Amino acid sequence: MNGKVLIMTAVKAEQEAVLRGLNGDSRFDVIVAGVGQVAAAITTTKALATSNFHVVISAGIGGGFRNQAETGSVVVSSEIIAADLGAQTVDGFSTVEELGFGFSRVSVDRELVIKVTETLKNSGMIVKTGPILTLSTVTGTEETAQELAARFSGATAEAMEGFGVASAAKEFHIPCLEIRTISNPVGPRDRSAWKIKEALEALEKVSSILPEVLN
Ligand SMILES: O=C(O)c1cccc(C(=O)CC[C@H]2O[C@@H](n3cnc4c(=O)[nH]cnc43)[C@H](O)[C@@H]2O)c1
Repeated sequence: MNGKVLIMTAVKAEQEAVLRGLNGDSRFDVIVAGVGQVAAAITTTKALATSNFHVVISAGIGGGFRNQAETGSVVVSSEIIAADLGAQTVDGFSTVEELGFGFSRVSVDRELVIKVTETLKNSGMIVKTGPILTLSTVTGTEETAQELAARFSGATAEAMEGFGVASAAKEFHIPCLEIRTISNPVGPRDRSAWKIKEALEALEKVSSILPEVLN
């Protein structure tokens, strides 16, 4: 395939985990996007404007929805959704699509999802596929977790950068994927429940496997 693989992470610790897993594979560029979808969109756009990539991945740690993705598992996006891009109304949340103001969902190539998911599963990792929500605020209550799960059927994980990365990739007509290693359950804020070190180790393992399927 023409072009390299671009992997965008939010923070340096995630970039370092991905680089350890890639072990110097020059077919991949790994860039720190910054936390949040605006920083991610800007940084991804700058990278895509300067080099030739055939796929873009938003990768990092994320929160897993109850009964969808346990802490320690890996989530591969079937769709990347800006979950708080819309309006609060007396009848509930209206998406920007419903408001007629644009898009809040980026689709992911189904074959790509299957290839990545199966390769990771074959390596022994616990892998789920489903919509990954992008939020500007980390969910911190059970009420919000339940509201998001009800609003977005099958919501599997949440993070803060995916839609920004995916929107930039969409602008350049490049396939995009989000991969999250689950560091915590989505719900009541409990810092002690965050397994960041373990999630970074899983991110390193995921990254060591990607060259098999994304070269
Ligand atoms: O609330 C805290 O005490 C806290 C502790 C550690 C990290 C945070 C973050 O805000 C990390 C945000 C960062 O990590 C991704 N991430 C990981 N889990 C989640 C989540 O459940 N919901 C949203 N984002 C999550 C995110 O993509 C950011 O890059 C807070």
